[in-house]
Amino acid sequence: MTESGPALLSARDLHKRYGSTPALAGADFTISAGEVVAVMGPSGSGKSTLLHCLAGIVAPDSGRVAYRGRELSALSDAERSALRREEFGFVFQFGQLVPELTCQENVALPLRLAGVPRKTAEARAVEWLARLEVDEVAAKRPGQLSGGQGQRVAVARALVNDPRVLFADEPTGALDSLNGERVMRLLVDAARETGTGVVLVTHETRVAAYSDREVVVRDGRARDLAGAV
Ligand SMILES: Nc1ncnc2c1ncn2[C@@H]1O[C@H](COP(=O)(O)OP(=O)(O)OP(=O)(O)O)[C@@H](O)[C@H]1O
Repeated sequence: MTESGPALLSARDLHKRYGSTPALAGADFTISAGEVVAVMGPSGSGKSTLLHCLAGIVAPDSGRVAYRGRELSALSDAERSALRREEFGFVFQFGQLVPELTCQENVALPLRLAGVPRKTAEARAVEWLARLEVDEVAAKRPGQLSGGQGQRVAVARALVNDPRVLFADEPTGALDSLNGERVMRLLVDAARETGTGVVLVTHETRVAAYSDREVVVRDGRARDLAGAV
């Protein structure tokens, strides 16, 4: 590690099986504040499983995940949920917006769940929609958006409560390359401004090019190309 101090999030020797299928077989990972790390590798190699273990969504069979020095397995379910809600943000390939809510309400939702008053939450949502260059869709519902607009709204929602780690699993996988690049640029710029660490799962080298560092997962093992692990 560098002099920036202990890792924001780190994993050591993770193993995870689904029945007889080994999804992770000794994976290591580390990310510092403000860093964008691309997790690459072939289909089925264990990238999403690694992300889910890092985010405390899936418990590894063995190995440890530590967030700011605290082991996730030592936390209660309620503490892990609070961590995900308050410190982590998530962007997936599709389907994460609530269809019944407007885009502004979708982006305001994490703040409302954290107890922020409605007016403040809605004002911050509008700011984030503008930052992602989609303020014109504030009053629309997700079903009325293009794919690129929807992903930008999803990125705004993931970043609105100032998470320390953003987990993005193929965030541009459903977009054409031009829209994908715009979403990536906006996502990375916003994360760098706020010092958010980004765990970016992708199989596209063009998307990984936005990262500071690449980690390759093969057969459930993660290898850091910079040799930092
Ligand atoms: N919930 C599950 N139940 C059973 N098997 C699973 C489950 N999740 C993942 N697997 C298996 O674990 C292995 C790793 O899957 P994972 O989704 O982590 O890979 P990936 O690298 O993200 O793949 P892709 O790029 O195709 O999304 C695969 O063989 C997959 O079929």
